Amino acid sequence: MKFPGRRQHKHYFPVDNKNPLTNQVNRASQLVRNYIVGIDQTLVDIEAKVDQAFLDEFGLQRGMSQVISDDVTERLYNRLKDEALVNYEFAGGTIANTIHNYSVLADDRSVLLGVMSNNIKVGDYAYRFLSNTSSRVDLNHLQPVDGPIGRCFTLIDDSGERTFGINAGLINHLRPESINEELIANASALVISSYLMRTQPGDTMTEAAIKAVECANAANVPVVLTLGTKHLIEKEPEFWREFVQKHVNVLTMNEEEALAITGYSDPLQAADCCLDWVDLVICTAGPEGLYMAGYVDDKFKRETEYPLMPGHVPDFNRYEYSRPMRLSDCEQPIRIYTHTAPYMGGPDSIKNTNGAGDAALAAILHDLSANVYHKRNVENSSKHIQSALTYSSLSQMSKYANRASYEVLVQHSPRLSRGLPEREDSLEQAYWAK
Ligand SMILES: Nc1ncnc2c1ncn2[C@@H]1O[C@H](COP(=O)(O)OP(=O)(O)OP(=O)(O)O)[C@@H](O)[C@H]1O
Ligand SMILES: O=c1[nH]cnc2c1ncn2[C@@H]1O[C@H](CO)[C@@H](O)[C@H]1O
Repeated sequence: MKFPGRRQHKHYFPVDNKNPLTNQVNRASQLVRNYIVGIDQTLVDIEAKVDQAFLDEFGLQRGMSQVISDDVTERLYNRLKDEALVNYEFAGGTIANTIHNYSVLADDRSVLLGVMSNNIKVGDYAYRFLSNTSSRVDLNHLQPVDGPIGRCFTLIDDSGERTFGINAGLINHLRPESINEELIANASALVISSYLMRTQPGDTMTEAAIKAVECANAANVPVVLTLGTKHLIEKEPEFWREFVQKHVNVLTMNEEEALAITGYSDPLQAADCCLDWVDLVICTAGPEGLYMAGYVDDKFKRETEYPLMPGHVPDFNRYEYSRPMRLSDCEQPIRIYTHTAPYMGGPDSIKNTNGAGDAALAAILHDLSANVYHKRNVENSSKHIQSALTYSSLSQMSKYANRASYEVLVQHSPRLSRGLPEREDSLEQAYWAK
């Protein structure tokens, strides 16, 4: 687990000056390792720039992630190839991207559950998926299938809006028997998306995902759900509200998905509403940055040093320096919120917004997992007198998340190829701990 300990306390990464973990890290042999588990539909993204006429021709609804038939796929793919419209073909999947990014940021293990073709040829989609995934992502638990993985046509128009066309292959054939209960019960978190519930009759993915979720719930392992796309939620908002309330601890979404599940367009109000159901909420809002909301026990609350901010909850960021807790661990729960504008105001030129939200979640997962790691290895640290969900405060984490999103915005792919710099060139020398 990577702890860039040179960063000063006010920076976005976990640092505890009183109990520096680095002293312990040197005794490598005694360290207890931890990992997170993600379940996804194994997809390769095929990205191309297209216009509205192109979407109309193939009956695709702009902005949606939709499943397409083999016939449409064939025609679509041939058109893209004939006109040389494909920018890149790269491993995708919202959760696979997230746990890949987690492993890159944390420099540590994650486990991906899903399917993988039994028969792989150099250069085919399965090969591409595997070779574009960090070696820190443990792929040993993938379930073999007799056929292809999926393709996700990622069609981007002039306004930057993305339309996904999914050719499913066998992505939804993950069986409940392939979910190893012990693996889930010992994880630091289980990460899933709402896409796992979009299946056809005969598919077993939903059943497998539910089994994993129930197993995580029983073992008190935090379940992290990302809402994926607003259209899925809009179809059955009541189902999703119930599901979230019953099974989920950490909910991640963008402002459109937040509107779909809560009915509120204000991201802060929506995040506040979701706290009725879950312990921790992350709501990204594109150029507006990111909102987070959570709970802390009154005796552990910490006041911010930043100016207080107005909003749906007046002075909402007052306790943003607090480390969030599960509601059930609070004797006197209070709600805490934070907002962070995009890192450096956002990049001068955005190369790609695809996966910016996934990267934000990867950073939060890193912090959550770092907390488990620290707790297991430095159990009697004063840090763990408070039974917190994460290593850092809400405020620090949201800065870290925005920093990770920025990195995706300035590159062409949703997957990070390297960790964040140890020192930011853009920040003045005084910012760094000596
Ligand atoms: N136009 C932008 N300008 C500046 N920052 C941006 C912009 N778009 C996104 N970001 C940054 O990226 C983060 C996540 O963005 P966004 O809300 O677009 O995620 P998302 O829609 O969930 O993405 P995805 O589903 O592709 O992962 C924001 O919190 C912000 O920090
Ligand atoms: O149905 C789906 N299941 C899983 N992942 C999906 C689906 N549709 C789109 N993405 C994935 O979302 C990522 C960006 O956040 C893309 O990389 C794409 O592969």
